[in-house]
Amino acid sequence: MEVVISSSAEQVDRLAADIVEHVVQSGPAVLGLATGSSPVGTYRELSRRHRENGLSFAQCRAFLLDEYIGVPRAAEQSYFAFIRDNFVDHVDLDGAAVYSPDGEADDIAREAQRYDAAIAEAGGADVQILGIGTDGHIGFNEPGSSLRSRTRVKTLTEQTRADNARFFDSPDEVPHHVLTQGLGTIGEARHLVLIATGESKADAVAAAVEGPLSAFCPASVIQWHPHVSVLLDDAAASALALADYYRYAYASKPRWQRL
Ligand SMILES: N[C@@H]1[C@@H](O)[C@H](O)[C@@H](COP(=O)(O)O)O[C@@H]1O
Repeated sequence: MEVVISSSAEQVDRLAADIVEHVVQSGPAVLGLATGSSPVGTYRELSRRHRENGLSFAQCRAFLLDEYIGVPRAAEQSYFAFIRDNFVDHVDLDGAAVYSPDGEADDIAREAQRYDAAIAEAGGADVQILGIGTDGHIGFNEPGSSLRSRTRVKTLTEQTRADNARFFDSPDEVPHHVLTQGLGTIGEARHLVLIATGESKADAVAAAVEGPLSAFCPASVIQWHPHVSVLLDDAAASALALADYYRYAYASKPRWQRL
């Protein structure tokens, strides 16, 4: 695992965009996309590179991490709409090649299995962007999630519902249930890129990076993965015991090893 601490959120966005650009330029790529505010700057930077430098996503396919159950795709609160509005509409990624779990499927359990299988059939994600919840969730894998779980229904904690209430007209409208890729599913992506900025994420980041590997902090599952980049600003890194070491290790990293 590589922990990179930047002095600004914009630098975090550029580093994440560098990783995605590298993957996209290496051939037809399968991108794992996260929603939430953490990766929005990365999507903005990738859109800029598309516009100004011709970075093309035309050969890519993309899979979302999760979706609310019962929120229609047409609604602006759906993650389907979020990724369209914040990324897909700004680049040349084919909308038909962007997949998300259908939170309105008649048979939700079957939809979960279908979605998991579709990711595997596509060969798995080459790079998976991740945010982190204040309770340590990734995707919507709340505390207690099996470290080998597959795509399935989860019940949101009250903390997560409160954190996400800003996207809804009233806190009561935040769904209680979601479909999310499991921790096992996410772990099959070839490169995990976890993005966190701001002090509100500091404790969750410290638990994920330096705490025990535990279902209590689902994001700690990244410790089990062979290729992880954790991209933080100073505030999100402020509770890390080894912050000085991570800074030194990155600053002294040979140029040829940069990605
Ligand atoms: N399901 C999403 C996660 O994928 C995201 O990482 C998290 C943090 O969101 P934010 O980046 O807005 O803090 O929120 C939601 O719960």
